[in-house]
Amino acid sequence: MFRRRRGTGRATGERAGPVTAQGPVSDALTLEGVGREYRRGVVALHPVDLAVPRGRFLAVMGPSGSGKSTLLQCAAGLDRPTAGTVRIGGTEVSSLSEAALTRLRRERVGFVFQAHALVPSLSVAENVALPLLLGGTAGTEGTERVRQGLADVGLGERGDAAPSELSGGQCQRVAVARALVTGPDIVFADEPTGSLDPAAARDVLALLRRAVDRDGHTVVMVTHDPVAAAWTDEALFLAGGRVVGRETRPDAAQVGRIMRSLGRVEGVECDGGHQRRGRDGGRAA
Ligand SMILES: Nc1ncnc2c1ncn2[C@@H]1O[C@H](COP(=O)(O)OP(=O)(O)OP(=O)(O)O)[C@@H](O)[C@H]1O
Repeated sequence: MFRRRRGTGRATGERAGPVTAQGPVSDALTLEGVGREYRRGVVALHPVDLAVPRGRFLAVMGPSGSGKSTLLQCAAGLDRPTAGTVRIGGTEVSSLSEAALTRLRRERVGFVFQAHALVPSLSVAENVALPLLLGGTAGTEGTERVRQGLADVGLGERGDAAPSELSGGQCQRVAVARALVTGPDIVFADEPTGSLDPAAARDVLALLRRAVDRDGHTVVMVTHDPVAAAWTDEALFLAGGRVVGRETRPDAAQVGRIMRSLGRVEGVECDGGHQRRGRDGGRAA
């Protein structure tokens, strides 16, 4: 359970995963023909194919109602798609029993939501430890994980505090530590900066970026914000429940143009070839 991966150092945009003696390591996330239809023929998501390699930071963008949350929920095993298959770290999610799915979500998936959803009656450290305790794994190694996780998000001295004693940005940093503590195959973040001021948003995005670059984590983030998308390796654009564009190494200005165009047309062409500015350039939230 306590896997700590180092960053792959791969150039973004490179498709192949790392190779072992047994062959290529599976992608962190694979969707094959994944669709979601509600009753009365409401199609929230038309069949989507998507592979997210390990060590990738992906933004999912699109206008309101375009299917972003539906895609994220199906991909994360929070909702069952009505078509297609989802694999997380090579495990086919669609065929798991509810109990096995719950265990997979707890042990192999991290979540960061717009509202941090910390348990108010637990301390900051207990909140971070929660996924470990629920998974039946605590002890010395768990304690060290929590300590390291809080130090990583700059809150090493605040483990005994109550969530109510922290700012919104600090709470969201705790939520990031909690999402990473099990060493998950993938972290899903749904508008993680949507409730934060620009400085706090920048802190959270920098933590997610570092989790990918330094520790080889994989992050899929739904966002409306072009500035947030500019922290990622690739942005996927949805409109009307379909994938209508992808942009590698997105920058905020280009993403803003694409988002504006999506307000007017159903399809969009992305150049994908422009150079992203440096890690800090154009990323100030
Ligand atoms: N439970 C449901 N029953 C019926 N239709 C639904 C349900 N949930 C979502 N939808 C519809 O599916 C479509 C996609 O919704 P979804 O929430 O995935 O969009 P979104 O891009 O995340 O929107 P937003 O940015 O506003 O959160 C919308 O038309 C929505 O009305």
